[in-house]
Amino acid sequence: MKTRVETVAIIGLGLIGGSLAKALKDNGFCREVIGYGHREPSLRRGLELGVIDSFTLDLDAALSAADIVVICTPTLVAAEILVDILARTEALEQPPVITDGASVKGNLERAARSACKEFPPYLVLGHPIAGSERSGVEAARSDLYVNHRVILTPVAENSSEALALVSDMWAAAGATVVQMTVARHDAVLAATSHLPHVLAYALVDALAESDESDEIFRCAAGGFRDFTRIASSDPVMWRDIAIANKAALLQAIDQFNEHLQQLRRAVVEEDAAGMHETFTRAKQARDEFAAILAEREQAKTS
Ligand SMILES: NC(=O)c1ccc[n+]([C@@H]2O[C@H](COP(=O)([O-])OP(=O)(O)OC[C@H]3O[C@@H](n4cnc5c(N)ncnc54)[C@H](O)[C@@H]3O)[C@@H](O)[C@H]2O)c1
Ligand SMILES: O=C(O)C(=O)C[C@]1(C(=O)O)C=C[C@@H](O)C=C1
Repeated sequence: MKTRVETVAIIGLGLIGGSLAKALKDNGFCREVIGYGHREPSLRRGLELGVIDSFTLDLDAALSAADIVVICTPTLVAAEILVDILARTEALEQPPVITDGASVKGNLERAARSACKEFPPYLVLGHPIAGSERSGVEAARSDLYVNHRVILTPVAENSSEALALVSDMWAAAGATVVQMTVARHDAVLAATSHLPHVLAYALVDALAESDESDEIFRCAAGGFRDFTRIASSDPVMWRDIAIANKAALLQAIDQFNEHLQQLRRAVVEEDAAGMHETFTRAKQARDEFAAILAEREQAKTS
């Protein structure tokens, strides 16, 4: 691939930032990837692992060196850092393009709008729909984004050049880039990602608190494992997401609760036909999703 920019700065070198850094270095999108963070050991580890080319603890140094700055910290920290970065770049004649990988977009858009007189044209918010229950730079993988979607949530004020550059960056990491409004993104992700994590945490926590928890976990097998893998995810990350996407998450929880109550009634009434209908509908939808996953895996290996 033809090198598109000189330098990309990753703010927060964990699973998401480290995986992007690795992918961009591997495919030659940029000449250099710089890591910035608040803790030297994980940046040093990133350097040892070859995830980044250099690191700095000085935010201004990272901003002045970078053509693209990608904020990859937990969601609430991302809003604080974004405001700080905008204060340092707003007056620059040629600010770097700024983007992010955080799981919620509404809080970042609001933070940018209240920090600046006008929404900065060079800020393009985004979210890779790929990840895992693991975190930290050690978990970074250069193929994490291959054949996964990245949702960009451009606003009217965005410059087309900044949007194109951020799209190219994610495409270079192997992702399929799509666009959505901020509100649509936050509603869709509340349903498909934030609600399942809340349910997995709630189920594991409820069972762990029970008097028979030892026996329950000893008797659990594949079904429990598959349903609850994501309850091993980082609690800080998910606390931040639940706060940042509060309104959409509450709506998703309430809608789910209605469905659960319907199913509860069907169990109470031994409504065999109703249950069969629900389970058949869900199985069909899950089988279709499994086919999409299989296609994605095949594309990764071919
Ligand atoms: N893990 C996933 O599956 C996934 C998927 C898509 C998006 N995301 C989003 O991406 C972001 C990063 O997630 P992750 O899984 O890479 O987390 P992570 O814990 O692996 O990495 C976060 C990094 O941010 C750094 N950090 C924390 N506070 C900081 C601060 N004040 N200043 C500078 N650096 C700081 C940490 O040291 C760490 O290196 C989150 O916003 C998350 O919601 C995660
Ligand atoms: O695969 C996982 O373990 C994930 O949790 C990834 C996952 C999700 O699918 O919910 C988690 C958070 C994101 O913002 C995007 C992707």
